[in-house]
Amino acid sequence: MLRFDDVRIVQGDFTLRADMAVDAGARVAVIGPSGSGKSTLLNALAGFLPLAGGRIGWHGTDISLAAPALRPVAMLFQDNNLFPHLTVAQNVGLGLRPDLRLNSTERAQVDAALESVGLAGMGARRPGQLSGGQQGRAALARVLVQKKPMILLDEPFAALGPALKAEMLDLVSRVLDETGATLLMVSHDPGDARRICPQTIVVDAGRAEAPVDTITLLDNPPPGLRAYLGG
Ligand SMILES: Nc1ncnc2c1ncn2[C@@H]1O[C@H](COP(=O)(O)OP(=O)(O)OP(=O)(O)O)[C@@H](O)[C@H]1O
Repeated sequence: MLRFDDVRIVQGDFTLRADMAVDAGARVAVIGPSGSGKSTLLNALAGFLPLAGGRIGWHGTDISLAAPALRPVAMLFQDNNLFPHLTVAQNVGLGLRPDLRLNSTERAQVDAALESVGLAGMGARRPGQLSGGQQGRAALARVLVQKKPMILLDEPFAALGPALKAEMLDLVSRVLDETGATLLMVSHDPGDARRICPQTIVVDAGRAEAPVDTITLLDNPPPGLRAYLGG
């Protein structure tokens, strides 16, 4: 279980609080108005932002002070963060070893990750030689190769067209079926939450609330969320 105990994260004059838990293996959408703190929550969990108070625990271990690379999380960013001068395989390999000195086992893991996202045989290309959707897959492969128990997606597929986005969401879902990893996914599209996240965390008014049932929430949203969803 992932626990946020009395967590407080401060960015300038903005403060986000979280006091809640997420079950291991849960698939949770993170939704809320722009600027409400969704990325702040994920960045603090990934270790890119320090806590101003409280603690984050994973299976009873306090991970609040652990370096990002040592946390049980892998994060996929909206811009994919692929390095244009490296090959696709090297970009994925960075998920295993920042110095890219991969042994044969690690190279096989990279190949397996590329295969799992439908990019088998494309490892020697540079990102510029891939389509937008294929670049998204490559970035996802770099997350998968790390085999972390929690996957954090921060509006990962916002730039893709509807069909490609649905395909990527279903790919994430299939990967989670295989790995059992826990998912936290920021999205502005409630349809994304309905598609692959049975639970949703609402971030609003300075708080990240405990996960609730996605369908129940979206079918009858509280007033603050209703305004944001435009319903
Ligand atoms: N580096 C920073 N310094 C000061 N304030 C910041 C910084 N980064 C973010 N903030 C503020 O923190 C708040 C939360 O930002 P955050 O990016 O987490 O929101 P979000 O819900 O992810 O928004 P969006 O949906 O627009 O991406 C915002 O009010 C923002 O202005």
